[in-house]
Amino acid sequence: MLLRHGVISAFEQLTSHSLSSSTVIRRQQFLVRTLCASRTHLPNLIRAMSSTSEADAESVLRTVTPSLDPKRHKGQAGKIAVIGGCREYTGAPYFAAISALRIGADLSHVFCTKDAAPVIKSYSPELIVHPVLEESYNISQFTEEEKRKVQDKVIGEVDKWMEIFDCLVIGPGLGRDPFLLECVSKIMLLAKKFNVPFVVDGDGLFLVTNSIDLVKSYPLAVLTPNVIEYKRLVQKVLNCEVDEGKAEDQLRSLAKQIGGVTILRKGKTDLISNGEIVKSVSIYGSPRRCGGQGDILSGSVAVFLSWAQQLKSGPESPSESPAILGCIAASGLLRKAASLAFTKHKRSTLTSDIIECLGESLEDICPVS
Ligand SMILES: NC(=O)C1=CN([C@@H]2O[C@H](COP(=O)(O)OP(=O)(O)OC[C@H]3O[C@@H](n4cnc5c(N)ncnc54)[C@H](O)[C@@H]3O)[C@@H](O)[C@H]2O)[C@@H](O)CC1
Ligand SMILES: Nc1ncnc2c1ncn2[C@@H]1O[C@H](COP(=O)(O)OP(=O)(O)OP(=O)(O)O)[C@@H](O)[C@H]1O
Ligand SMILES: [Mg+2]
Repeated sequence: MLLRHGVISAFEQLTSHSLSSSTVIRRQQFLVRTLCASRTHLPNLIRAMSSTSEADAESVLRTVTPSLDPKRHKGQAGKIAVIGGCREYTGAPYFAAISALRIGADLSHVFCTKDAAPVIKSYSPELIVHPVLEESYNISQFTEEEKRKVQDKVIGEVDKWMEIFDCLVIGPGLGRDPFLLECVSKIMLLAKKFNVPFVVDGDGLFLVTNSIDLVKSYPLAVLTPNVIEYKRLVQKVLNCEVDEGKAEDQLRSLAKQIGGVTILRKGKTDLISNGEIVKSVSIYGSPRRCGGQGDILSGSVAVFLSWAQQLKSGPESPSESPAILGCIAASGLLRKAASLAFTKHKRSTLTSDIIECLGESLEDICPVS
C-alpha cells in the first residue's frame, strides 16, 4: 500500500513540474525500471525523482515588482542597509548598495569602517554612508574595558537605524578582522530582535560558517554562497564534501540542518532551497566572471525579498516564502543584466556595466506602465 502511494506521489510530482512530455515519460520509465530493480530504496528513489524545477524567474519578477504608484511615499519601495566595507574592500559594498537603488529601492545605506567611508561616499552621492565600524588596528592599545565601550558604541549607532530597514546585506567587503566580526555578530542579533531579514554574503559567510547559531532557525536569513563559500558551509555543517551528483539533495539537507534558512548556491546554474523545496535559475547569464557579480546579487535579493514581503500582507499572497521569491527574482535579473552587458561589452564587461543594465533588464521583463 505504502509502496503504491509512494509511486503515485512520485508520478504526481513528476507531472506537476513544467517538464517537457518526453522528459516526463523518460523519467517515468526510469522510475519503473529502478523500482523493479530494488523495491527497498523507494524513499530515496522518490526523492531523486522529484527533481529540482526551473523557476519561472520572469514571472516571479513580474509578481514581486511593485507598480510605481504616485500615492506611495519615499521609503515604501525599500530601505536597504549594507554592512560591509573596510580598508581593503570598498567596491563590494558599493556594488550591493547601488544595485539596490538601480533596481528601484528608495534608500540605500552602508555601514562601514571609518577608512572606507569617504571612498564609498566618493563613488556616489546617492548612498547614505555611516563610518561606524572599527577594526582591531585602530584599537590595539585599548584595554578590554575600552574595547567593550567601542563595541557598545558601534552597536548603538546601528541600533538607532535598525527599525527602519526592510532588509540588511551583511558581508560584502567586510574583511575578516576579529573585532569587527564580533561587532557584526551583535548586529545580526539586533536584526533578529527587530525581525529584520538579512542576506549574508562574502565575509559575512565566513563569520556565519564559524558560528552557525547566528543564523540557525531564523526564517528571514538568506545565505548566498559562491563555490568556495558553499564548500566551507557543507564541510562545517554536513561534515562532508560537496557532492555534485546529489547537488539538490545536499543543498536541501544543508538548509534544513541550519533550521530552514534560505540558501542561494551561486554557480553556472543558481540553486535555491529552504530545506523543503529546491528551485533552479539557469536563464541568461554571461561567460564573464569579473569580481563583484555576487555583490550585485546580494543587494538585489535584499530588494526583491522586501518587495515579496509586502505582498505577504496583501490579498494575493504568493504561496512561496518572500526569501525564496527574492532569490529567484534576483538571480533571474542579475543573469539577464549580465547577459545584456556581455552583448554590449564582450570580454571587457565589468561589474559596473552589469549594474548599468539592471534597469533596462527589469524594464524589459516588467515595464513601467
Ligand atoms: N571590488 C571589490 O571590493 C570586491 C570585493 N569582494 C570581497 O572580497 C572578499 C573576499 O571574497 P572572495 O570571494 O574573494 O573570497 P573567498 O575566500 O570566498 O574566495 C577565495 C578564492 O576563491 C576563488 N574562487 C572563486 N570562485 C571560484 C570557483 N568557482 N572555483 C574555484 N575557485 C574559486 C577566488 O579566485 C578566490 O581566490 C569579500 O568581502 C567580498 O565581498 C568581492 O565581492 C569581489 C569584488
Ligand atoms: N560558472 C558560471 N557560469 C555562469 N554564471 C555564473 C557562473 N558562476 C556564477 N555565475 C553567476 O554569477 C552570479 C554571481 O556568482 P559568483 O560565483 O560570481 O559570486 P561571487 O564569487 O560571490 O562574486 P563576487 O566577486 O561578487 O564575490 C551567480 O548568481 C550566477 O548567476
Ligand atoms: Mg562574493
